[in-house]
Parts: sequence; C-alpha cells; structure tokens
Amino acid sequence: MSTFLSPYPVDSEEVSTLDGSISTTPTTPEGSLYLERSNGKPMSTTVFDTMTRTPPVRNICCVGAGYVGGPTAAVIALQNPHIRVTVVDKDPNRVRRWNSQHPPIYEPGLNDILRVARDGTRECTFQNEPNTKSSGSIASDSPSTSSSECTSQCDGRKGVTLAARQPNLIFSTDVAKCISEADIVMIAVNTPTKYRGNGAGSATDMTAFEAVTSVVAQHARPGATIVEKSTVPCRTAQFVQDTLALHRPGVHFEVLSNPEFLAAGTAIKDLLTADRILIGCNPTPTGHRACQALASVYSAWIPRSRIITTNVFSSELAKLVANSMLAQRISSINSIAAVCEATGADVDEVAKAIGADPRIGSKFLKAGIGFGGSCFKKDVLSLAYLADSLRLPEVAEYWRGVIMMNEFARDRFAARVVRCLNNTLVGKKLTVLGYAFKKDTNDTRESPAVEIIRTLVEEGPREIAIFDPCCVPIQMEEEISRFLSPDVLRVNGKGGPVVVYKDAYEACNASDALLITTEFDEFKTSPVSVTSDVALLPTTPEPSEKGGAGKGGLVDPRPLPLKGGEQQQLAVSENDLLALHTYLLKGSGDPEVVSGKDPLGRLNPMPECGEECPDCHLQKMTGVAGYGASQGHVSKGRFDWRRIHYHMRKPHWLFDGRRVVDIGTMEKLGFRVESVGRQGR
Ligand SMILES: NC(=O)c1ccc[n+]([C@@H]2O[C@H](COP(=O)([O-])OP(=O)(O)OC[C@H]3O[C@@H](n4cnc5c(N)ncnc54)[C@H](O)[C@@H]3O)[C@@H](O)[C@H]2O)c1
Ligand SMILES: O=c1ccn([C@@H]2O[C@H](COP(=O)(O)OP(=O)(O)O[C@H]3O[C@H](CO)[C@@H](O)[C@H](O)[C@H]3O)[C@@H](O)[C@H]2O)c(=O)[nH]1
Repeated sequence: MSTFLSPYPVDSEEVSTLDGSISTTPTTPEGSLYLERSNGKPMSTTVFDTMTRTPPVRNICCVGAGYVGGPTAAVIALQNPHIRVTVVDKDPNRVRRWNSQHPPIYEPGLNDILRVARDGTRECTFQNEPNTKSSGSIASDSPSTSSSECTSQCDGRKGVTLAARQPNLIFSTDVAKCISEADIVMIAVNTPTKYRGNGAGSATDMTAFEAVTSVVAQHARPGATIVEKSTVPCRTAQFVQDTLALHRPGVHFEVLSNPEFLAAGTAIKDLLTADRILIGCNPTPTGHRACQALASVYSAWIPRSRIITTNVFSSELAKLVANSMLAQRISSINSIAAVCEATGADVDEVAKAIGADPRIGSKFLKAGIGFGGSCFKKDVLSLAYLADSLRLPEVAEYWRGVIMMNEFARDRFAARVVRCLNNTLVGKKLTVLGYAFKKDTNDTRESPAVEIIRTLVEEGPREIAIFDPCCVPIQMEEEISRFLSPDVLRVNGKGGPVVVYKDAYEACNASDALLITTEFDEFKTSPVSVTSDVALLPTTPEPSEKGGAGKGGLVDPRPLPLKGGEQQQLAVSENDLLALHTYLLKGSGDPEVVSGKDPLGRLNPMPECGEECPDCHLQKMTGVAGYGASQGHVSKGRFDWRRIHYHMRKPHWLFDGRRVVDIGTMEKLGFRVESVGRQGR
C-alpha cells in the first residue's frame, strides 16, 4: 500500500457523487489509516486536520491557449485572485495576441474578465445602494475612482471602496518552466480526428496531447496533479500515468479527468454558471485529495453540489457521451425534418409537441442544416472508433449513423436550393447568410456553410456572395481559399465566383436567392434585442430579494454583500461585481455598449500595441474594428428585409436553413420562402 502523503489538504466539504449521495473524502479503507498514530491509538480529529491540512493550490498552469484553455484559465483566475494562473502555448503568435488588445478568440464577456485578471485593477469606489431613479444615463450610478468624488456624484450617499487587484493571469511560451512551477497542470490542447494512418477519419489524433504529456512528465514538480481538460478517448488517464512513470519512476503524480462542457459563443456564461463540474479521479486517498484540491478551485464560484466526482474513466467517457447524445438529438430531429418536408407536417410544431414531454425536453431540437463546430463530429467519431476497437461494431454503426444523418441534412438543403432554381445556377447570384458554425461566434470549424458553398460553386453560378455578422472578411477569404481552392475566390473583381462582403445589403443586392445558414438573431423577423458582450455576463435573477428599479430589463444587484467591514478594502465577489457591471452597462440604454466600457472605474489601461503590431496593421488595412476578435460582435439589430427584398431579383427566393424567419411575414413582404422541415412548393 502506498504511504505517499499528498501535498493537498483533505477538504471535508461535501462533493456530490453521481448517485446523488454525499461523499466526504477520503472514503476508501486506505483513507482511514491516516486516522491512526504510529502507536496504534486513534488521533484526535484536530491533530488529523492539522497534519493533513497542506498548502492550498497557489499555482495552476494550463497548457494550450485555445478556445478552452484561454477562457477557462481566465475565469479560474478571475474567481481565485490568490492563485497564479499561467496559460502556456507553443504558438508565440497566439500568446502575443492574448497579451495584447487583440485576443485570438472572441467570446461575449471574455474581454471584461481578461482585463481584470490579466491586467489587474485599481482601487475604486462605488455606490452600494440600489438605484431608485428611473432608467437613463449611468452617470448618476457611475462609481468614481475616489470616495470624495463619489460622495459628490452620489448625492451625498456613502460610497464603498474596493481594493486594487494584482494581475494573476499570465500568458507565456515558456512551457517547461511554467509546468515546473505548478501545483496543478491542466492539459487543454487540441485533440482532432486523425486524418491519416490507422483509424484515419475516426480515431482521435493524440499527437498534441502526447507531446504535452511527455513535457509534463519531464518537468512537473513531484506531487503535482495533472488534469486532462482536453476531450480524450476513454482510458487516456492510464496512458498519462504510464508516461509519467516512464520519465519519473518512483515520483508520485495524480491524474484527474476534468472535461470541459462550454459551448462556443456562450463560453463565459457556461463557465461562470456551469450546470456541473465533472472531476474523475483514482479511487485512492491521494486521488480523492487531488480531486478535492481541484474542486476547491471551482468552488470559489460553483456551488459544491454541482461538482460531480466519478472514477477517471467514467469522466473521460461521459464527455464523449454528452456530445454524442446532443449530436444524436439534432440528427434525430433533422431526420424528422425530411419526413415533414415530404408530408406537410412542420418540424418546429413537432419539436414543440414532443419537447413538452419533460422526459424528452425542448432543448437541442432545432432542425436545420446540421451541426457544425470542432467537437460534435470528432467526438461522435471517437466514440464510434472506441466501440470498434472494443469489437462492438453494432455500437459503432449506431453512432456513425448520427454523422451520416448530419451530412444528409446539409446535402438535402443544398440540393433543394439547386432544384428550386430549375436545376441550374449558371448566370445566377446566390447569397449565403452566415459562415460561422453557430450564432455569436467567429468560429467556423466544421461549419456546414462551407460544404454548402462547395456544392453551389460546382453548379457554375455567376456569384456566391457571403456575409457573416461576426466573422472577419479577410479571415473568411483565407479559409475559403484553403478549404475550397484559391481559384474560387474573387478579389478586386478578379477570380472565381465567391465574393466575401462586409455589408449585408451589398451581399444581397441583385441576388437571385438568399440562403440562411447560421441562426444569427440579425436574420430573424421577430424583434431581436440588441445584443452586446454584456448580455451574457451574470445578472441578478432574484428581483424579490434585491432593491432597485428595473433597468434595461435587469434588476439592480445592489446592495452587494460586503465582507470585511463597513467602509474600507471590502471583499466583494467577482460574480457580484460582474452583475453590477452588467447592470450599469445594460441599463445605460446605449445600444453600442460593448466590452471595454468601465462603469465601475476599476480597469487598468489595456496593454499598448507597438508600432509593429500586425493586428493593428490589419485593422487599418481592412477597416474592420476589433480585428482579431478582441471587440467581437455587436449586433446592429435585425435585418431590414423590406430593403433586401426591394433590391433582389425575382422571384425573391429565400431558403431558411435554420428556421429563423417567420414565413408568413416574409411571404407578405414578397419572398418565396423554402424552410427546412416544412413542405416546399
Ligand atoms: N472548442 C470548444 O468549444 C471545446 C469545448 C469543450 C472541450 N473542448 C476540447 O478541448 C480541447 C482543446 O480544444 P480547443 O478548441 O481549445 O483547441 P484549440 O485548437 O483552440 O487550442 C489548442 C491550443 O493548444 C496548443 N498546443 C498544441 N500542442 C501544443 C504543445 N505541444 N505545447 C503547447 N501548446 C500546444 C495550440 O497551439 C492551440 O493554441 C480539445 O480536446 C477539445 O475537444 C473544446
Ligand atoms: O437544436 C440545435 C442545437 C444546435 N444545433 C447546431 O449544433 C451545433 C453545435 O451547437 P452547440 O452545441 O451549441 O455548440 P458547440 O460549441 O459545438 O458546443 C458543443 O460542443 C462543445 C465541445 O465539446 C461542448 O463542450 C458543448 O457542451 C456542446 O454543446 C451548431 O452548429 C448549432 O447550429 C442545431 O442544429 N440544433
């Protein structure tokens, strides 16, 4: 039996187990041994606590500064100001951008969090009484940077002072050094589908994960906990443990699985209000203690009851299964869409009717042109490959059917467009509205739009115009030439049929047919609220418990609970501060409110870009503000469909691949609408 003592504390707080019971670890028989003195007499609980209360987590290193690593590390750092969180990546360009005004990815709310955790904050004073005035300018609510100023601005009401905060989020390329300093190393590198060799097109490509594991094995400090954040095949933890043993025989490391469930476009909301945190560990005292240490990091903002612990392989498998089941629901409803198109039933009505049954539920039943994104396809295929390798071909076949149905939905839509246009696109202009794989993101990985464009190009059209409210045109051009061919692109009037537009109305001008391929709110006919970064930050959901007038649809979260005294250096949770930040911004009534505004007056200036900053250069060249996703997407409100209709060519075809427009309204405007999951002409 191992006598290794983990450096982590035994935390007696409760963590829920999968069966709903409460586990107060350590629970294994081995764990109880620590309660005995060497003389065999039982220890007092206090002595036990003191001996096992080891230093809390002080340093986390996240390897991989991508869609998962960047936002996850930012939220962990925000919520744990006492922990130094370092994000390392082998790509110096990516790291440079995380350290600049141009982070490499856009997620609503991310910039606000980055600015607090990466840049630190200054002392500020804010008014902690609910606003009793009606909606209007935020000036009367605006906190200032000094109490005296606030006192005058706040009509003599007392302000409270918030201490400055030191930066605790660092981005670096020094992978080995940062790993060697960490108590917890999270591996969040890409795990795509293998595209060549054994298992090509199905198995997970573990190249990046394996490379990082080997660096971790060589440099991690003894006793460190290694966390799989990447989505990996079941039993990868064994491979990590073996690699560690190979490089560092006799040195103890714990390996945990802690898969991520965030979705693109809502990453910050998903991280801040996660419905569950899943941690898989070895069923040993040291495994449980490592699990508790990681749970303590999350419990800074996630209720303990939402932290689920399982064995390490269940956790790995649960991530693959979660994505496969979600993908399966979409394929199921898309298969029914095909039946609806042939019968006269309407897929939205069917979805509503079945979704009312709580056993089925209403989420993830939106029919369309199929799912895209970097995860669903690869994770379903990974599960199918796992089944194959376990000699369960029937199981593998079942899950491959989900992918087959997804491709069928996409191809059926493209075929319907061509069929409606008399089976020829020659001499015609078609406009593709939406290039990202889902709304409110500039992520285009596995976007169904790309394959639809490929099919349309093969028909020899005069022009395929593309507009996306969130993607940067120059990046779209670069991708199209990479995925399709450079020849298909038309730039400065020369080249192939594909033209990327910055302006939606120009893209639709003189078009024969519009295709909605992403579910952006802009395309909807029902009134859409003007979205902004702040829309997805935490708000205060319990109006009855809080005072203050409703403002911009939000409730004033003040008074925020304060710890540590009446006036000076008060501790307020970052969640509460985000809620106040959101309220002050949203309530401003300013439709252009975006990340970067600072109603609390606590942000430090953003890092300066040098003269040679390539992103500033591109921004100037392209005229696209927020190049590189730093400012992200500010909706300009819904489309003026009347104007679009006026400038289109007859018979005003509109193919709604995402069921976002109201068919009656559009037909009244004169469009000829064809919708997924509804019988056509
Ligand atoms: N994207 C999502 O929404 C999402 C959500 C949940 C889980 N996941 C999973 O999380 C993992 C990461 O996904 P992602 O979307 O963040 O990927 P990503 O491609 O955006 O980022 C991965 C990063 O890892 C870096 N990297 C690769 N090899 C490295 C090495 N040897 N050393 C240092 N850095 C290295 C890359 O340079 C890149 O910046 C995947 O397993 C994915 O399946 C993704
Ligand atoms: O009813 C629906 C819901 C979604 N979609 C499409 O499905 C795709 C995926 O959407 P979504 O799941 O919202 O985005 P992802 O960012 O791919 O997130 C999924 O993949 C992540 C990566 O593993 C997981 O962490 C998330 O939990 C999981 O939702 C998009 O193309 C959507 O348009 C539909 O067609 N119909």
